[in-house]
Amino acid sequence: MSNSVGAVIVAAGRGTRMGTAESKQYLLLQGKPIIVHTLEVFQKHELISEIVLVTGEEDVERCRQWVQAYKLDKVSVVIPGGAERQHSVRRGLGELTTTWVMVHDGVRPFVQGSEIEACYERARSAGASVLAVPVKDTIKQVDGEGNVLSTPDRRSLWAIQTPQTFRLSDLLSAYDEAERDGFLGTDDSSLAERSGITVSVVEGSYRNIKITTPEDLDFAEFTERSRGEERR
Ligand SMILES: Nc1ccn([C@@H]2O[C@H](COP(=O)(O)OP(=O)(O)OP(=O)(O)O)[C@@H](O)[C@H]2O)c(=O)n1
Ligand SMILES: C[C@](O)(CO)[C@H](O)COP(=O)(O)O
Repeated sequence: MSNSVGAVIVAAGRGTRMGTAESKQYLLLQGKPIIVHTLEVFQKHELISEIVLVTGEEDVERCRQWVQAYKLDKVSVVIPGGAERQHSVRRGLGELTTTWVMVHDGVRPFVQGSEIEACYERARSAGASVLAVPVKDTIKQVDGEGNVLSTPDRRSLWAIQTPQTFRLSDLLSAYDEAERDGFLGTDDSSLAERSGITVSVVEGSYRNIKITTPEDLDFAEFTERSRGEERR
């Protein structure tokens, strides 16, 4: 099992920016919960041998039922997450036994199988990888008063997505180090970077959005409907 690949899918967030009563990962997209769409991509991928699903404590039971109902038999365990994404990922990592881990947001249902493969191949050759897209807008650093501080060169700016792929042992060490130092990052790569791991960027697609705010749902509905039509 020296090159086995597992996935930690995190879905324990509250979706405050979405503002819906139901957490965004459980909203229906073409009749199916968003989290199920995401899990199905990893379930179908031949590289992935095991999936750990991290959800809100109160959602563990219904997620287990969906795992059964949608025949997601690579999901080995459904566990409750923590207060921040980083805590949820850490709990998920503790359940995996594979050599490699891909950490993925439960609210990124449009990741492609080919992207999963490219991320894994890059991690094997470079040590670790993140899926990303070049930023399209001009980005400015702005101070607390709303005044522009600087305009970084866009050619070096990428919007980082998931999956983020690492050797499990490397990522566990990076997580331990972050905990020791009280560091809280918004993605897994930032923890790996600070512990000296080289992370390589794999160019992905602008379609692999993180469903975060209400207008993202319009895009998601449109994209899923088009994919359904393509399949027919
Ligand atoms: N404590 C947390 C926070 C986030 N996540 C997961 O991390 C992913 C990316 O987070 P984000 O889009 O920020 O989700 P939320 O935290 O739910 O959103 P918000 O910040 O608007 O509350 C999501 O799949 C989310 O469920 C998690 O597992 N545990
Ligand atoms: C991991 C991530 O999706 C990469 O873009 C992102 O950093 C998650 O951040 P959020 O603050 O949880 O939205």
